[in-house]
Amino acid sequence: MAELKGVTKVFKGKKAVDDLNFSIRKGEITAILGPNGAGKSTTIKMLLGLLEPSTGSVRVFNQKPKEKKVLERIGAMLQEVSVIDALTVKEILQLFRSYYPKPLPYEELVTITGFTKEELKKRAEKLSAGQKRRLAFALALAGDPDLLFFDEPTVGMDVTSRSLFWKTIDDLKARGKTIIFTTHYLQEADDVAERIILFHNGAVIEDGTPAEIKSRLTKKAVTFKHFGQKEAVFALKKLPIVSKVIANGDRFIVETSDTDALLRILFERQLPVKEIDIEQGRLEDAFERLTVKEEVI
Ligand SMILES: Nc1ncnc2c1ncn2[C@@H]1O[C@H](COP(=O)(O)OP(=O)(O)OP(=O)(O)O)[C@@H](O)[C@H]1O
Repeated sequence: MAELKGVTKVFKGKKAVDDLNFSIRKGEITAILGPNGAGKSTTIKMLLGLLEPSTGSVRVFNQKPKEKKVLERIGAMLQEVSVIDALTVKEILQLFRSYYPKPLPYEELVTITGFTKEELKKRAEKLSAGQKRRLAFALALAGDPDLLFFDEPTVGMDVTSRSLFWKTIDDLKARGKTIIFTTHYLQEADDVAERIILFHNGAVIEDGTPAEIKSRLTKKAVTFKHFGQKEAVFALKKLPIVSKVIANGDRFIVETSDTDALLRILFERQLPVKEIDIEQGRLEDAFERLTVKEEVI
């Protein structure tokens, strides 16, 4: 569906993304994750033909992303939505449908996005932030696209709208659509994505299923606050079951192959610890490990 080969994008002499190589397979739900400034939006903009790569090639449906034939088969929901404020939701939906050769039937579009009769009559300028997100979602679907991009789609949505949104994404997948999204809510990526591409400093550092990434990047760990000399905590590193001791602010993270045995040792040694947590490997932890400044001994 889409392919990047050796793609680099330079802004003012600085590389925003560097040598990207990956492809997106049909029918897959892919999450693109990474901390702020990692290069996610730049990558999506290149896939949408909004930015040209400095070097390398970006192909969508085996063509240049800017081709009309490609754009007609793509739907995108980006962070900023600009629509004509004076038009009603209904008018905007119909206008957008008219841009495409085979748009989604109007009734279907309304059903999928859940607009009520009252909402359809509202002018765009009068919509709440959540309703605007829903309108952006509807516009992404207007052309009945094969490939959909969602840039942080659930920002500003309440819990109900969020779960409704993901339910709809599931339905779209069942219809054979290919979906790429970015999010800062890692739990969403873990729950929804079949594949995660993890960006850091403009490069892809992990690519796999959520389960693969968690098992590669996370270790079992016991974390706690400690009120004594920190040397006593770092001494745990000498145990064969401990692989790493990390100080992260006022908490310590002790990575271990055996959390039960480590807990027994903590109590035997009577270390002054509080607020103990046992981590069994979450995507959140995998992500944090990459972005948190670590003091490792
Ligand atoms: N138009 C631009 N001009 C100059 N630098 C840019 C431009 N767009 C992005 N950058 C830089 O490129 C890098 C990657 O930015 P990008 O927006 O792709 O990151 P991101 O992963 O989408 O971040 P976020 O999670 O904050 O949206 C950053 O260092 C950013 O400052």
